[in-house]
Amino acid sequence: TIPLLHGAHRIGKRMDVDMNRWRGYGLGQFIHWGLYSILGGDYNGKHYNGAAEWIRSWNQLPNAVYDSLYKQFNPKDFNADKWAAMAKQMGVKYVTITTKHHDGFCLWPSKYTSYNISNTPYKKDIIKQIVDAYTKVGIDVYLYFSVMDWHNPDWRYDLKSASDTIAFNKFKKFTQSQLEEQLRMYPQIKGFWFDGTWDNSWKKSGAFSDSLDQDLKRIHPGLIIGSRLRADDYGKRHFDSNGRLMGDYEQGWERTIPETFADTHGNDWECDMTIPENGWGYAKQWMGHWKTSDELIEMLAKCVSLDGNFVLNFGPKPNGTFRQKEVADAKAIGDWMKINNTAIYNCAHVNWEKQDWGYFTTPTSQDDKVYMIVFNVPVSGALRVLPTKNILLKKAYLLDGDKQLSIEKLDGSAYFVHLPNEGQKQPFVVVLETEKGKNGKQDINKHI
Ligand SMILES: COc1ccc([C@H]2[C@H](O)[C@H](O)[C@H](C)N2C)cc1
Repeated sequence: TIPLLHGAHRIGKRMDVDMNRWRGYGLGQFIHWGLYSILGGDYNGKHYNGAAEWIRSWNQLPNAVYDSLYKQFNPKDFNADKWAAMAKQMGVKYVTITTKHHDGFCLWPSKYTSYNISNTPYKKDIIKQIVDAYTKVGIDVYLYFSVMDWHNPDWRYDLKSASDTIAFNKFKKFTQSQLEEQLRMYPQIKGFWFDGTWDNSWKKSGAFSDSLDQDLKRIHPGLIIGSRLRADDYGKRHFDSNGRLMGDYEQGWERTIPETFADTHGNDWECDMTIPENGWGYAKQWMGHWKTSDELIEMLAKCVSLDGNFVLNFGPKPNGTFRQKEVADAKAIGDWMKINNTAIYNCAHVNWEKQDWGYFTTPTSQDDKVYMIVFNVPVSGALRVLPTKNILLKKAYLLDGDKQLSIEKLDGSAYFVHLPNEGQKQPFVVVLETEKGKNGKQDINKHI
């Protein structure tokens, strides 16, 4: 291995109580809200085809016009308790909220820049209201923070001169000051979600990113920070020059989900997903396909079956309300979770052969139970199950209503679980009770 001062400092998963809680979340909510929400992807009667929260980078929109939007930010209908109630009904266990996106506008009253919420007509601290409201209903809060800050004159994409280095040193101090300020102002938060760390300036700042990570965790023990904060001694990100994950979980599964367990490298990871095909901030017109709630529930099940968390993004309107489709999806997912969350919360990957009908999960607390989350009922009504060796199926029943299902043992160690032909219309869960085979080794490996 290559000797590194600023590579991964831990091999394998974090196993403390905070990370174990993170591992069991299953479902989360992302919220992208800011000045970009005012424009909603349109300007001067033209539609910006990129992600709506990137509209400042559009050459049709002068920076000065974007940077004066704060003068009209006044979300009259914003109610953090209503947001938290919607999230609670949806069944999310954690929320990640944008405190500062790439545009540099701060949704909290930072004392390190005047480009913040206190200088808008709205004035009040949005982050505090969200942290308090979600914490009150038992949803853990994480803060999204973009290192790249288009508004700060000391930001640099690369360090090509002494003056670049002087400016960027000031910028690094500003960044650390803002993050420590957030920890002081919002001590209830459980972690940071970093973004905007792909440029050379940051790749050349591996030592700083390492000390920043350590400083923040010293101030706030247990803090959870994903793999997008750090760069190593050679500018490598997410995985250091020895291929080891830097951070408490693998960030980067954005609008995509690993296909197999091997793709997860056995790490903790999170998928962040948009309901439209792309775009995180509010867009007046969503382009392309809008995922249905069944598609979203299947993505959730797939993530949990591969030891990841599924985080669904919402882009509130400038007035602080959500679009109808987002409210409807939150409700549909919540209704499904009310019946089936046993197969999602605190569940993990099962190393049985993947089947076409759906996904296996297993409760990290129980060795003799496996859940089948079924999306594709075969015309035969027979669901194939191939446990790993030495594991026998004892019982099978529907999670919702306990109806017993007949199990047919095939030769070898495969089974058929026979469904009643009730033509289920919603994804549903079958509970399997297992027992050890003759030589008693239980090898559902729990990736906890
Ligand atoms: C360069 O391509 C990018 C860079 C950053 C993003 C940002 C989005 O604005 C959103 O905040 C997402 C979580 N993040 C990766 C998206 C695409």
